[in-house]
Formats: sequence, structure tokens, C-alpha cells
Amino acid sequence: MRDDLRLEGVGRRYGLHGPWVLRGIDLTLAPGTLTRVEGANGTGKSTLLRLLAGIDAPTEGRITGRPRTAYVPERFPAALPFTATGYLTHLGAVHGLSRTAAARAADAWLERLGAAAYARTPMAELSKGSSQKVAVAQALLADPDLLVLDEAWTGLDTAARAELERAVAERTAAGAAVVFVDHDPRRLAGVPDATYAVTGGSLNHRTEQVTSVATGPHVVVEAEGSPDAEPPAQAAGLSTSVERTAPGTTRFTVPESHSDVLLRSLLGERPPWHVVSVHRPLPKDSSESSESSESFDSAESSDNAVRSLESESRR
Ligand SMILES: Nc1ncnc2c1ncn2[C@@H]1O[C@H](COP(=O)(O)OP(=O)(O)OP(=O)(O)O)[C@@H](O)[C@H]1O
Repeated sequence: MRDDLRLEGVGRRYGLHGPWVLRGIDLTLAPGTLTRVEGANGTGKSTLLRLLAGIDAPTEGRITGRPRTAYVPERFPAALPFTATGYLTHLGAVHGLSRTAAARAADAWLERLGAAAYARTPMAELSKGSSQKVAVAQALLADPDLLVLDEAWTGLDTAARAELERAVAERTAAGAAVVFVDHDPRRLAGVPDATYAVTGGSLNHRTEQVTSVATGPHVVVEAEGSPDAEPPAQAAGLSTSVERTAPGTTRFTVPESHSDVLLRSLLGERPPWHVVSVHRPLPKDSSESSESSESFDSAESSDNAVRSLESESRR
């Protein structure tokens, strides 16, 4: 995404004389940013997301700078006459991929989301959770520059929820804008660049509460570059804090959902950075020292992740 997406004086109502659901909305989404939209039931969150996704037009006002956009709707029409792969390949082609590239991307996303076993199943026969995986896969297929997620985590299992959080981190790291609504306040807590609440037809910018930054799970990555190397911009952008701990050594504190993307980014640097340690900090009120490698309950899997990313980056 190169330019901002801008909403200026946007209003939406349904029917000629229906009440205004949204009015006077001014909003700018910049490349590489994550935006959360909140609000009580029926306030107009989905209406706003449909406008952002470009599948609905404003009744008044204008929207400019639309990039390549993908959308996971709140309700996905699951009973379509396709298999999961057939549907995704078709949509990939609509998004401009060749059929071969679309089929490859479809298989890759179904695999990542844990739905590879259902690739050849007719969509009408899929469980709610599996069809939600197809809904998510169709939006991620063609690496969109704007990704709009309306309750996209609902119905996914734990592993697929984490995978979608990782996909969000990958998209923003690649310079895309991502906007999401989710009923769970812990979803990507502390990560969004901006949070807006829809109330009374308007959009109110909310200042992120400091507590949500502290409560979201974070991972601390210690890494070494050459002594005079600055922390890479992409790694710094993913992190909530970046500290120089010694010449050439930097400590990145990153939301857990972003840790894989951070590691990949460090190892992908030329020359690559060396990852010294990966651990999760203990809560502030813990009586033990403030950080411990043992405290990271998946320290081993994290080491494995570093090793596999290192071999991937050498290929
Ligand atoms: N297609 C439509 N036709 C008529 N009215 C609609 C339509 N879509 C939404 N509305 C109305 O617009 C208002 C906002 O609905 P919207 O679904 O955008 O809210 P929401 O905040 O996403 O709600 P929820 O949290 O329940 O999903 C509601 O009063 C709803 O009834």
C-alpha cells in the first residue's frame, strides 16, 4: 500500500429516508498500520467495515486512495457450490493470480489454518469453524494491501486464531493496513496503532490504555547485528520497545503474535542478525527477577522456530 486510504465526511444510511447509521466520518488509514474498531451491538461497526472494504458505498462523503482490498465478512456465505480449494482458486484468479499461483496459495493457506484435510470437501458440508477458515483464507490469498476483518476470529480453533494473528502481523510488516472488529478485548491487545469507538453514528479515537499494552502477551528477543548496525526499521516497527543493551546487541519487546515475523525479519537482514535469546518476561508483580528464559513456556519451541527460520533464510 503506497497511499493513505481516506474517508472524508462519510455517512451511510439504509433506504432513502432511513436513519443515519454513520455520519461525518473522517478517517485515515496509513500503510503498515493496525486499527481496531469497537462499539456496542448495532452501532454501525459492520457498516463502517463494509465501507472500508469497498463492498458498500457511502450515502454521502467520499473515500479515496483505495488499495487492493480483501475482507472477511461477519457472515460468510458458506453454502457455495464449490469445494474449499475450488472456491479459493477461483477467488485467487479474481484477485489477479494465475490459476496455478491461486491453487498454490489456496493450499498453503488451508494448510496454515489447519484445514488442509478439508480442501476437497464441498463447502456446504464444512463445519462452521472450517468454513470460517475458508473465509479467512480467501482474504489472505493474494497478499492484500488493505485487510478488513469483521469478527474474523469467531469460530476458529486456538491454533487458527494464533495463525490469523500472525497473518495480521505479516501484512502490517509488509506495509498493508489492517482494520478489525472483535468482541474479545484481548484480541491483539496492545498491538493496534489506533483504536476507534463507533458511538452515536460518529467515530471517536480512543487513546490505548497503558494497561492493555502491559497485559497483552509479549516476547523479548535479544539479537546481535554488526556493532554499528542500527536496529532494522521493520523489526523496530513490529516492536513495542527497542533497547540497545550493548554495542551491536538490541533487545526487542514484541507482542507474541508478532514474534515469528520479527525473527524472520531479523534473520532476513543482509547481513542477517544473530538471535541470542527469545523469552517471555515475567509479570511485573512477580517476586522473581523481571525476566527468565525458563519462564517462557514454549522456550523450546521458540528455539526450534529460530532454527527453522535460520535454515529457511539460508535457502
Ligand atoms: N442492510 C441493511 N439494511 C438495513 N439496515 C441495516 C442494514 N445493515 C445494518 N443495518 C442497520 O444499521 C445499524 C448498524 O448495524 P451494523 O451491523 O453496522 O452494526 P454493528 O455495530 O456491526 O452491530 P453488531 O455488533 O451487532 O454486529 C443497525 O441498526 C442495523 O439494523
